[in-house]
Amino acid sequence: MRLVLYEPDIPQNTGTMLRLGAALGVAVDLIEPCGFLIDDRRLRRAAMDYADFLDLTRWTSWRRYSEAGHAGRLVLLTTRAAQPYTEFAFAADDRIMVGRESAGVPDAVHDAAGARLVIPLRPEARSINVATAAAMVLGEAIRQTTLSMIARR
Ligand SMILES: C[S@@+](CC[C@H](N)C(=O)[O-])C[C@H]1O[C@@H](n2cnc3c(N)ncnc32)[C@H](O)[C@@H]1O
Repeated sequence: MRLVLYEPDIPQNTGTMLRLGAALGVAVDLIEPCGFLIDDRRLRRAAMDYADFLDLTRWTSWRRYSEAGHAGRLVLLTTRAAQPYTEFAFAADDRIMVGRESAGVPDAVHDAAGARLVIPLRPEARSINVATAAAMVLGEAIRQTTLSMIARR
């Protein structure tokens, strides 16, 4: 399982997701440019006490990321999806991507995803915080894949 951050805009959200990945043992791919200036030291500090556990890969662009070989499906979290994340069968090597706080992801990235999932919200709500979305879906993905590992034993 990996968490993929697409061009994040807000450093606090990025820090929260780096800490989440570090603490859960989920590797993080950061696709730049970010909407803020950041260096490796600051990124690691954002993961707080868990920086030593942070498995972070930085990519200079979506093109670089998409041209590199990756195992597993790219699973995009987007408000434009029809399939609820709770009805999706996750695999241990899925790459779960979240979009920019300001604009989600462009159509090319949307189309490149192997699956697109929505967190159902009440009709009046447009979206939730990106780090909250990441935590909800990673929680479900880890629950499912941990259960399937136990079932295979
Ligand atoms: C604040 S939202 C982006 C809102 C943006 N205006 C849009 O239309 O995509 C930031 C990211 O959080 C995730 N997200 C937020 N709410 C979501 C939901 N209800 N379902 C799936 N993903 C969601 C998505 O990855 C999204 O790109």
